[in-house]
Amino acid sequence: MDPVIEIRDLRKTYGPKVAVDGVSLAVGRGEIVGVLGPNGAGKTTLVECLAGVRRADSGSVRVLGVDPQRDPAAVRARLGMQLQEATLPARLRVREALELYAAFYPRPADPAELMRLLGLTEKAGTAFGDLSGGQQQRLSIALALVGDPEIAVLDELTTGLDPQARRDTWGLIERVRDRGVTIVLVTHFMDEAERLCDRVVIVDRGRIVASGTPRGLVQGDGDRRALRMRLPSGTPAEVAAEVAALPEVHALTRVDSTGEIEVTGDGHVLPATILALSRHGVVPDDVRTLGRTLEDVFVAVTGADPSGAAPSQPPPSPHPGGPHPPSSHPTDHVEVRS
Ligand SMILES: Nc1ncnc2c1ncn2[C@@H]1O[C@H](COP(=O)(O)OP(=O)(O)OP(=O)(O)O)[C@@H](O)[C@H]1O
Repeated sequence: MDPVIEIRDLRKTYGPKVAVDGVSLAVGRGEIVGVLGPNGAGKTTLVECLAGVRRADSGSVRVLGVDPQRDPAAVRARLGMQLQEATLPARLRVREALELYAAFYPRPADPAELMRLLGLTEKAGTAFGDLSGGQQQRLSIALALVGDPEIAVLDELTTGLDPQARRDTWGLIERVRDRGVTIVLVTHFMDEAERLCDRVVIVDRGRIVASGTPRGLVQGDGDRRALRMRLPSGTPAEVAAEVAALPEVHALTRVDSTGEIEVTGDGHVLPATILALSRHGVVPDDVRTLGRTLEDVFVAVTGADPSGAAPSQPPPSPHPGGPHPPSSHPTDHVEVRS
């Protein structure tokens, strides 16, 4: 990997509150890396430190080889940031905002092109205060990209957007990535992470508790399977006990709501279970394997409900950032720390 962002053992406290507690993370050129986590996990603080808008207590950050604490201006010229809660003057019009921000950069993107990409052309003359929440959101993304950054940090990218606008925004982000921009995406939405991210890190209480590709995280160690099935009524308890004792089986539980049994185990748990049952002439019904989702992983490692973690509507807002490009590729490597 050719890292464009390297964070080592970063720590940030607010008084007694430890917001970021020893995070290390490397992001390769052209990757889309998702930062997931419950409310208050430290995601925003982490990306603010990497963008140079917040000073860490200890640890090191390098963005394109530059220390954002020492030289925030150099980083901001090459990194575009969409912040969660910034806002613009209510009377500033869309085109004016883009042109104003573009003026900060040596090689800005074309504001007209950005308005087109983000569906804001018809709103060019509309004041910020008269835009809908979704339009303000899209403007905040446009402002993050106006410096033609090499890295874009997007915090709550699609919060407040309707389903169609979310999908349009995802398409836009993919096009931005295709131009070589490295993207760090803070999100509460598992579907967004699965759709867009090459790699995700799940942050909880200031620490990275899991990281990997969405697919790798969902597959876990690749050797764990879960099945559900219905045993015929009257199946002797000893049969279930025999299944539970198989070396391929880790656990057998009864699902009270459905009357089924759930069997977890290694990669051979399905044939081993069926074979053991058949030795007793027991033929199970409705046998199915259970797939894990990213949401399951999130709940397992944080104990939080991702939907509950999603913030309520009010739209985020903009801030400038700087520009740029390229690409590397994630591995399927997964780490889950407890
Ligand atoms: N300026 C601040 N002063 C004091 N405490 C703060 C400040 N900013 C954040 N915190 C606290 O630090 C912790 C981490 O906050 P942060 O905003 O980084 O988390 P987050 O994961 O981005 O949360 P959310 O998903 O709700 O935006 C939280 O407990 C928060 O209350």
